[in-house]
Amino acid sequence: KEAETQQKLANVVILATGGTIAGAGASAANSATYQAAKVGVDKLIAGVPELADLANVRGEQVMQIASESISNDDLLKLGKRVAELAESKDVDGIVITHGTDTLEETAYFLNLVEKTDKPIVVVGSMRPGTAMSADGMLNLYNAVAVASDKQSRGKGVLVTMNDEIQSGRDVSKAVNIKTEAFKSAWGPMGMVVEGKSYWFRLPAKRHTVNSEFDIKQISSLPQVDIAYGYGNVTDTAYKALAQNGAKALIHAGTGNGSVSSRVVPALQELRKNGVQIIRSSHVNQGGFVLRNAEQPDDKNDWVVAHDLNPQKARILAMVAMTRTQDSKELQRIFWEY
Ligand SMILES: NC(=O)C[C@H](N)C(=O)O
Repeated sequence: KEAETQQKLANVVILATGGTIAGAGASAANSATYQAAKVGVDKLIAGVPELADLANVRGEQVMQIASESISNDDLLKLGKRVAELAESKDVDGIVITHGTDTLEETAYFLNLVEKTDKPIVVVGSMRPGTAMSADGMLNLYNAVAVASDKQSRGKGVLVTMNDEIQSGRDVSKAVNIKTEAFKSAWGPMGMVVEGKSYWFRLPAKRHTVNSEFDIKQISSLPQVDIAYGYGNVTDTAYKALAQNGAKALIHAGTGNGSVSSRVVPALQELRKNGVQIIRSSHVNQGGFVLRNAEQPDDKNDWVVAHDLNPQKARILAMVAMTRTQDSKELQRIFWEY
C-alpha cells in the first residue's frame, strides 16, 4: 500500500542554497538577529515530515550562503543543475530554498533560462527556523505543494511566500522583517492553503519554454552594474563602474527613470564608448519607465527597463547580452520579458 501511494506522488527535488530558511539564532526570541545558511537540506526536510504526504522529496545542497552574497557564477551553477534535473524523467518538480534578499533575482534568472514546463518554485523565509513563529516550515510545505501540482506547469518560475503564489518575474522583496515581505505590482498569481493551490492569473511575459534563452548555452554572464539616482547625485559612480568593466549600467532612477542633468553628459559619453545605458526606476513596486519620456532615449540610444526594478533589469540585461550587443534588440527583449 505504501509503495502504491509513493508511486502516485510527484517526485520533487529540493535544491538548497542557504538563506534565512536555513538560518539559526541563539534564542527563540531572535527573529532578526541570527546567522543565515547554517542548517543543511536534510535537516530542513526532516523538520517538515508532512512533506512526505505531498511528494516523494529528496534534497541536494547546491551551496550554503546568505543570498546577498550570491554571485553570477552561483546563478549559473544553480541554473545548470535545475536544467539537468528538469530533463530527468524521475523529476516532476523542483523547489529551491534561497535567502530572501536576492530571491527575486534568482527567480527571474531561472524564469528566463530554464527550458522546461515542469514547476520550479523558489522559496525562503523571513525568520530562522529557531525563532518563534518561524515561517520557513509552512513556506517550504507550500513550495512542495505547488511544485508537485500539475496545474503549476508552464506558468514560469514561481515563488511561495506568506501563503501566496507569485510570479518569479514580478515578485520583489518590498518589506523586511515582516513575514508579509514579497509583493508584486501586478498581484499574486494564486494562493496555497493547506497543501492545495488556487490559481487566479497567468503571466503575460515570455518565460521558460517560450524564452529565447537557454542556460545550456550560457557559460558566463557579462558584468552589469547598478547606480542609484538621488538629489545632488554626481556621475562618479557611473563612470567608476564603467571603468571597472561594466558592459551595461542600470540607472536606478528617480520617478519614471529620470536622470539628473549632472549625470546625463556622462551617460551619453559612456554610450558612445559602447556601454549600454538602461533606465529603470527605484520607485518601490510602481516604477514604470517609458521610452522617450523624461529622456530622449532614441537620440541617446538608451534602453528603458519598463516595469523591471533595477535588480531585475540587471538580470535581464546580463542574459540578453549573452546573445546581442544591439541596443534595439535589447529594447525588444525588455518589452517582451
Ligand atoms: N531572510 C533572508 O533570507 C535574508 C538573508 N540575508 C538572505 O537573503 O540570505
